[in-house]
Amino acid sequence: MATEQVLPFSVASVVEDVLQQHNTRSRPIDLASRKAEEASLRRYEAAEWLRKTVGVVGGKDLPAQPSEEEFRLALRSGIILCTALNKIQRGAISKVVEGPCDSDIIPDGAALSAFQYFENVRNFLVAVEELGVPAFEASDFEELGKSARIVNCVLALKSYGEWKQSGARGSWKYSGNFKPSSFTGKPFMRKHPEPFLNSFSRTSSAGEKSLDSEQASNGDLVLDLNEAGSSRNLNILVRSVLSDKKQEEIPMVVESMLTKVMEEFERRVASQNELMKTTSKDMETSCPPNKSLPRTASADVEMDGEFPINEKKIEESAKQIKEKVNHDEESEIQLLKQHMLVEQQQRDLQELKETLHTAKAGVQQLQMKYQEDFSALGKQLHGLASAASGYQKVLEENRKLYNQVQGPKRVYCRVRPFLNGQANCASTVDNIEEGNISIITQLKYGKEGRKTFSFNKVFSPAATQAEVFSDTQALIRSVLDGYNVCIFAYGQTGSGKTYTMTGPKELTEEGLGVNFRALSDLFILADQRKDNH
Ligand SMILES: Nc1ncnc2c1ncn2[C@@H]1O[C@H](COP(=O)(O)OP(=O)(O)OP(=O)(O)O)[C@@H](O)[C@H]1O
Repeated sequence: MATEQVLPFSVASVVEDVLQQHNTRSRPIDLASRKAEEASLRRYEAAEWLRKTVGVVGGKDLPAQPSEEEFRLALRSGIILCTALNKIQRGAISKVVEGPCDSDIIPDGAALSAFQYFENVRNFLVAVEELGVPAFEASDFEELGKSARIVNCVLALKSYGEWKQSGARGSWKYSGNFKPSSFTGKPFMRKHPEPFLNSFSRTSSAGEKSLDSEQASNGDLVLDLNEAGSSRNLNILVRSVLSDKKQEEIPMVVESMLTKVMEEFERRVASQNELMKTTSKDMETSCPPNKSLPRTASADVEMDGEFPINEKKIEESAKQIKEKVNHDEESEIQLLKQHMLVEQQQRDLQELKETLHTAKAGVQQLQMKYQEDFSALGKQLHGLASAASGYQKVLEENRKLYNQVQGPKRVYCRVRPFLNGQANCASTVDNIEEGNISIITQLKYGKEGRKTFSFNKVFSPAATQAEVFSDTQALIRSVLDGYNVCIFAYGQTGSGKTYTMTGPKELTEEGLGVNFRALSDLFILADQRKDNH
């Protein structure tokens, strides 16, 4: 991990500082002016080649010796670049959006024409990449863009064109300042303009930061593109210092320079370590461990070269990251548990709903069953009420019979008619009147006397068996209600007791006596009451 913690480090800047501090016998060097002069010369060269390639009309917007801004403005439409590329590589760009006059026609022409320019630039960058020519970024056309990369691309294109004109012998190689491998910008795709637009929409400073961060993340120790041609500048610097030296002085001067460079390197590395320590402490207190790593915190420090970051710091950072990851995992587990708990509760709730639904259905069934039972019970009660009504009638009748039974003993008197052969006999019965009977008696001294006897009822000799039974029938029915009833006949021999209770010797229906009639009536009565009990 320590080997990955490598940050860009500008060798040229160190050497420059050393040379400026060296103060040898050489004359003072104006590096900035040398850089600007060289950049201007390269830009003029690129402009001249473009004007020559696209012609006077095509290159009318591009001065022969343009300033950096004039150079960018002239090329940003992509028309000159695409035209030049098509000149040296026919059909490299199939369609070139010509003329900014479109913006005069279309109301929203500014944005649309800009988009058309992007198409040109995008197609150009794709084409040059396919040729193996070092490209640049669309944002280099902006005010703070790196026009040196555009110049480098044009000069590379020029070199490519010259190579083709000379017969394309061997393989073409460009030995310009910018190495294709060092270009870390994203390659353009012909069919998808979105990355291109995103790239263009970035500001120059943002683009630089992105570039630097990509370099840092790739872990490559590359020359910083912010100092375009730094190796070239370094070469110029060294040559300038050594130009006025004698051959025998050069080794000594070089040795001295190297010593100074090493010292400067060591000093910068030491200060860098200090800065990283401070930054790490700040990160621990202010930044979440998983969102800002030590390498990104120090990424704004310009470095050129490789050195391992303090392993202790790295271990601490790794520990923090691990703790954060563990914390995140625990949070995720907690979240997962909560999610599972919620799902379980939802399932329980659903089960409760189903149970409630089942219970409701059961209650409804019970209600229906109860209604049916109540209905059946009502019918039974109605039957009972009817039965009770019948029972009341019977009870009323029984009450009546009971009242009758509760009265005094009944005594009846039946007078037997004369039997055959007794027609001439005189009757002693003088008169029968309801419950009274008068008897003629023989008094002393030959005088007739009369005696009257009272009974519950007196049956005359004409009374039938049915008439005698009718007065005893109610008493006999009390037997079925649990009352004891006794009927017996009393009288002298031959007075008709057997006849009354049983009947004559030759029984007929009319001659049936009380016993037969009573039993028959009781059986009939029992059959009638059978339905009510
Ligand atoms: N009401 C009547 N109508 C017609 N015949 C009757 C009547 N009562 C009795 N007799 C007749 O009188 C006769 C005597 O009657 P019954 O035998 O019933 O008398 P009894 O009181 O039973 O005599 P005993 O005490 O000797 O047995 C019988 O021949 C009977 O048929």
